[in-house]
Amino acid sequence: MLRIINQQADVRAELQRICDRTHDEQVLHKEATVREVLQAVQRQGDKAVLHYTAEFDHQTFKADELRVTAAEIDAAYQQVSKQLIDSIQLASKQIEAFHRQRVPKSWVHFGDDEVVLGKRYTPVDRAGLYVPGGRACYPSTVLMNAVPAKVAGVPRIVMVTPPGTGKGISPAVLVAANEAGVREIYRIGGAQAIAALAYGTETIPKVDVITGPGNIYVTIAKKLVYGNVGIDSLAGPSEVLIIADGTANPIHVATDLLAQAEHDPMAAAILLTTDAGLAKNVQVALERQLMDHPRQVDTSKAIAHYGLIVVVESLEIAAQFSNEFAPEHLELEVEDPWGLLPLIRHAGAIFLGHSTPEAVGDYLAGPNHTLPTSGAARYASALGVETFLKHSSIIQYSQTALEKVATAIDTLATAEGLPSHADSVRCRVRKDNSDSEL
Ligand SMILES: NC(=O)c1ccc[n+]([C@@H]2O[C@H](COP(=O)([O-])OP(=O)(O)OC[C@H]3O[C@@H](n4cnc5c(N)ncnc54)[C@H](O)[C@@H]3O)[C@@H](O)[C@H]2O)c1
Ligand SMILES: N[C@H](CO)Cc1c[nH]c[nH+]1
Ligand SMILES: [Zn+2]
Repeated sequence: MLRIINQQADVRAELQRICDRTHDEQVLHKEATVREVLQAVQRQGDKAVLHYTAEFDHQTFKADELRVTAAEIDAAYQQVSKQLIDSIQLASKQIEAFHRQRVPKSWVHFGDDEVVLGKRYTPVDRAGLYVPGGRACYPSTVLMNAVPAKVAGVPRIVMVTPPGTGKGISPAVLVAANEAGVREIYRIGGAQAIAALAYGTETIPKVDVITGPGNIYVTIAKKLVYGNVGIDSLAGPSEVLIIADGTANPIHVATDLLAQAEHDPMAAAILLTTDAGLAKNVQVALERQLMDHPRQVDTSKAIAHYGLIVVVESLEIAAQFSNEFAPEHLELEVEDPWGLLPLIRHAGAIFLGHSTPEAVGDYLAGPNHTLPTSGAARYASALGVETFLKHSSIIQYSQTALEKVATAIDTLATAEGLPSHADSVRCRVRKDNSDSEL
């Protein structure tokens, strides 16, 4: 049952509990499992990867079977419909168009006294893309990872995805990978896949950055390997927060809540509304939809544990609660979404108006659907081209420019107790160029 509470209840504590669901005490035993997996893969390489694949994915392989073959990728095209290939191509085109607009450009500035300053962007050498595949299969996530990596110019892109239960990796995932130009694919998932990419094994190459969403095990693993490798963000179990007024359609709102809840039993689905009637109607519509789909056990679990409707006094208060939660997805199902937008400060992606279900962003609007969860939108953003780039600062000083700042550097270095720093400038500006008096 999706609970309804009102603003007088302890809304903050309830929202905090839902927000913290992936880093509260209940997940500590999962973290212990992940630590064990990481350590084993670091020490034993392929052997540990194969062991945990058998344990958690119930699939037995030899190391030389981990890589998906070119023949499998080609065969995948025979197993999907033309309509699916067309849809993958449409999504790919729109995602690429969006991401090309955001490519940061290297720049240099020529200042006075021949001072040159700038930034030079270069891609990482190797990127590891995680494509989830435990409960659903995610061809859309292949594109959301691979397209920006390609646009960034990453020379080697490696993809990992769970082996699937029995039937193998979904052909849709393989087709999407091939359409995005990724052909180095390994059938491994979970924490063992993240460990393999972070440390390298005999078969799986160590990468420089790992991107992509995943369940709690994947997300904890990414958090723990950060430092050995870069990561995009903590893009864990999905969440949606909807702010709605009386103009929203309760059936649409209920469906959008369920659309996030169906990703994972740890997914979160929250409605903040100024209309008590809408709250009740959404509750009824959602329960009805759940009854019509009784196989959605995980969805019901997510709704029961991390679903909530709050009736608030104003849209301003709704925006305040939403900012504190910092949702992955925020829908503004209100009469004037552009009027509400200025009050919103933290959200991975914002969907405006009654005709913009979050699924548009999941699949093909263009912006990335790999987004920070569990409050990480307070400081992190969507996966993008820049995730695969880093920049080096460029600095060149002329002799004249150096002489003008020598005293200031000398003073700062002396204040820091770092005499060689001061000397490194002094020896360059000394008229006779000697170092005898340093
Ligand atoms: N935030 C985002 O941008 C975003 C985008 C898409 C999907 N998602 C999320 O991605 C996740 C996909 O999850 P999924 O489970 O379907 O696929 P997944 O690939 O993330 O996880 C499956 C893997 O988890 C491991 N695993 C399962 N049970 C385990 C256990 N008991 N102990 C250790 N390891 C275990 C297995 O190795 C398996 O391969 C969902 O949480 C969904 O909400 C998030
Ligand atoms: N809603 C997910 C992000 O939390 C992305 C997705 C992929 N496919 C369907 N949905
Ligand atoms: Zn989704």
